Amino acid sequence: MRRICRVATGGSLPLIRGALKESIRKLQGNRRPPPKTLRRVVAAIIVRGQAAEREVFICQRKAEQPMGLKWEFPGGKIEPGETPEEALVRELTEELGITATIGELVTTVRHAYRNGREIEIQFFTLSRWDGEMENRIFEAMQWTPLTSLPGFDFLAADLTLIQELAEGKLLPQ
Ligand SMILES: Nc1nc2c([nH]c(=O)n2[C@@H]2O[C@H](COP(=O)(O)OP(=O)(O)OP(=O)(O)O)[C@@H](O)[C@H]2O)c(=O)[nH]1
Repeated sequence: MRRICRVATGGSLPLIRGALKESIRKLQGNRRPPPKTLRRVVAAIIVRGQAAEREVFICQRKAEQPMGLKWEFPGGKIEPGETPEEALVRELTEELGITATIGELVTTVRHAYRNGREIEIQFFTLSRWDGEMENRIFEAMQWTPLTSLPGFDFLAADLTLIQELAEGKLLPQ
């Protein structure tokens, strides 16, 4: 009897405790979502007109896309090896059929969507574009006054930006 007690306390208990801790650590590790890489995105704030007449170009995602029918600024993911500017030129040709000259970086936004995906979006103005805008992928697209932006159902990552644009911030007057 004495021998069993000595074995249980002095010998096996620390081993059992260690094994238990290891199992708990593994379980906790399994519950943590796997790390996902940051997706880098570029989008264009295309503006026309002056002062109170100023309008911005916005696009609505197709119903069947993730986050369907939400509004966004044209753009997309930066492919490996591209600069943000190169990616935006490519995306604007693919989506709208225009040849863009990229202007200033307006702002960079980081956002974690509920599915655990984190994105970083760089928003640029255009200093010019050539060609007529044609709808190649969207449900709808239109020019709208900056002050009307909060009336559209925008992607969550864009909400602070559209509020600031509507208040006349961020873009040079
Ligand atoms: N172009 C654009 N993308 C935006 C804006 N705001 C925002 O959260 N995004 C997100 O940034 C990503 C843009 O990449 P994309 O246009 O190539 O992506 P996608 O719709 O094909 O998504 P997918 O590749 O997950 O199917 C999307 O996940 C989109 O939801 C925005 O204003 N413009």
